[in-house]
Amino acid sequence: MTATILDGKATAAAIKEELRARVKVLADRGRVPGLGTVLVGDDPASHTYVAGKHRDCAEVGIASIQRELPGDATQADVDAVVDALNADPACTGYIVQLPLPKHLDEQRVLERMLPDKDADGLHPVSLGRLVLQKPGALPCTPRGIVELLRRYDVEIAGKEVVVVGRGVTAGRPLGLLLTRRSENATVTSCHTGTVDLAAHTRAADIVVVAVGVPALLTPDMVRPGAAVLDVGSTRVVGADGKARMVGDVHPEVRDVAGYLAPMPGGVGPMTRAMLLTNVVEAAERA
Ligand SMILES: Nc1nc(=O)c2c([nH]1)NC[C@@H]1CN(c3ccc(C(=O)N[C@@H](CCC(=O)O)C(=O)O)cc3)C=[N+]21
Repeated sequence: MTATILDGKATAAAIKEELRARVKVLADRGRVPGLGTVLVGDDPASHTYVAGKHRDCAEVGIASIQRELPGDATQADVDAVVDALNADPACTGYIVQLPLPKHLDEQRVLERMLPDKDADGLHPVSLGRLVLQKPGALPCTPRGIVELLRRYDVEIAGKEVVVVGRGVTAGRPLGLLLTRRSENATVTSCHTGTVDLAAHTRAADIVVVAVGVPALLTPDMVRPGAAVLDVGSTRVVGADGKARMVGDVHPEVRDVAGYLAPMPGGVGPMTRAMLLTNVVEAAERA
């Protein structure tokens, strides 16, 4: 058996098509949504991601507001950019690209953002709203995972989902999303303190791996027919000396799983599509 690929790239393209129509309605009323990005330093991966987000914006008609600061920017420099975006009526929502350079206090920066301008769903108030089940921006990666499963009719309600990884951008909020009444999954959170990871993943209908350890999930750890979603991406340098990004799921899992969201081409493009969705929804609420 070979897994049905959960094609995040194609699904994100379809979502962007839908968003383009909604953006047009907003624009016709003189309310073009604007997405801001704050990028500090010159990490090449972060620059690539942010460039991708602005390309996405251009495709659906969202205005881009790009703010870049040098790697030695002070906390006050970053605060000033955050304050300006908070006050800018053209900016519907924005993100501060993470991670920030180590000398900056990431949490302090996030807390300075206006919660209603949080496009990422990573502001503490947004995360609190998620726990409380109040309307607000949802974290993009978890939302993208749920949306990808939905669009492929992979049943979530009543299923056993194992989430490997408890990070703030993916693993931890994914558990919160999947245990809402509207999703109704049974979720197990696995992490470095888990004694027998394989015992958990083998029992799962759906396995999401968001750890950042290449090939952590091997074929023997997957129940035949299960849905597997690869969220990890780690930069590795191959024997040819070339760098590439690899996921947390071993390539041979494809022969065991029923569904596979690969890396690249799975959850990553969905994360970006959900960022755009959060901005369009914020503009529609405004
Ligand atoms: N405030 C903040 N919000 C984020 O959402 C955020 C962040 N900081 N910091 C870094 C991580 C990483 N991240 C990715 C999103 C999409 C792909 C993606 O689309 N990847 C492609 C491959 C790369 C490509 O083709 O561009 C794929 O999986 O197919 C990757 C990584 C968002 N992040």
